Amino acid sequence: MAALVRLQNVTKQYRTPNGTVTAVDAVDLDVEQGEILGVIGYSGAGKSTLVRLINALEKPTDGTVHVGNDELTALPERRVRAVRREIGMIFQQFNLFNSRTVAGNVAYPLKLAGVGQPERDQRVARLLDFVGLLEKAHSFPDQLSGGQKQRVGIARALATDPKLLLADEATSALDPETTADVLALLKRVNRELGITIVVITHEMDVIRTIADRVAVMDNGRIVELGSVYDVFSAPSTPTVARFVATVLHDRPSPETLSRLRAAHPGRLVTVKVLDQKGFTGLLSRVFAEHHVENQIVYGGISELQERSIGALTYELTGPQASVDGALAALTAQGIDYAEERVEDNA
Ligand SMILES: Nc1ncnc2c1ncn2[C@@H]1O[C@H](COP(=O)(O)OP(=O)(O)OP(=O)(O)O)[C@@H](O)[C@H]1O
Repeated sequence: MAALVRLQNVTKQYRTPNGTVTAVDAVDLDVEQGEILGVIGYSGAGKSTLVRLINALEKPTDGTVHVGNDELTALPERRVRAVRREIGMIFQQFNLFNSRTVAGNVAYPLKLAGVGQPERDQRVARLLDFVGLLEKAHSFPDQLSGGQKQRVGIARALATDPKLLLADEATSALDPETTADVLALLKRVNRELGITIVVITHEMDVIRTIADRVAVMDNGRIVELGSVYDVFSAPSTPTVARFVATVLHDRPSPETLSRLRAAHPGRLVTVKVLDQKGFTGLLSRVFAEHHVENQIVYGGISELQERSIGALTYELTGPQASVDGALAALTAQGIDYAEERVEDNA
């Protein structure tokens, strides 16, 4: 796959009265043509700055940003505006004109681009139909729900046929159900219209629902980049592990473990779920062969990119040697587990 956006060694610093802030720090990143790339990080990690570097609202202090074949810092302002027209943006607060109708909002970028009335009307109708809001064409933003406003935002962002859509916390102001609808729409934008999307978020659930790949930002740097499944299943930094724990079952927290410990006298072992058929059946057989009683006391299995992922905490009861034998058998089968001891976690 070819890269649509390429950041090479990009640094962005701001001078403030309190000194220099490095918002983006030596970032290398390719956004591949046709993908949905999620960028996740805590507040202040540098995500919004990254977006503003991609759409040339900011110039890097160091490094280069390519969109297609164009290197943004080398282009005259007139050409930068042309590149910007190929990039759609949607925002957390929707940024609609309240004085214009829904149709008027979607038509606005077409007007700016000099598209004449009959074609404009046709395109607006087609876009509103795509986002499911044709019957609201003559309503005003105030008369719409948050989810509907974001649909208008999406229709407007698509008006000039962009190659790339940047979504900056686009669902952060929406409730979970509406978030799911908007994310489903963004997925259609990607799959049906072939538009590359960069989704900026602080919510792992958004990444899990929509992204093909994820970049994790921390302190201006990209600390992890890979397929959503790979990053979720084997987080290699504490920041990533904390994000993953918000949406997937992982080892029990110290508080949960204390509660489990109080209720379950047997040995507590958390097994990492592998994406293979009959995985839990395999575990049951291993335990049975070693005459170890087992029950799941915590955890769960989720689906991610059509593969299983998660963790199951078992209470194992039986003679020490039998439990040790069963655990050795798990290791021999390549199954990853961790024994939960309250003192480990304290
Ligand atoms: N124009 C600016 N002037 C000075 N500092 C800035 C400016 N823009 C961003 N920063 C600083 O750069 C760092 C990264 O900010 P940025 O907004 O990119 O992070 P973010 O991950 O998008 O966070 P949030 O989700 O809170 O917006 C922060 O420390 C921020 O204070």
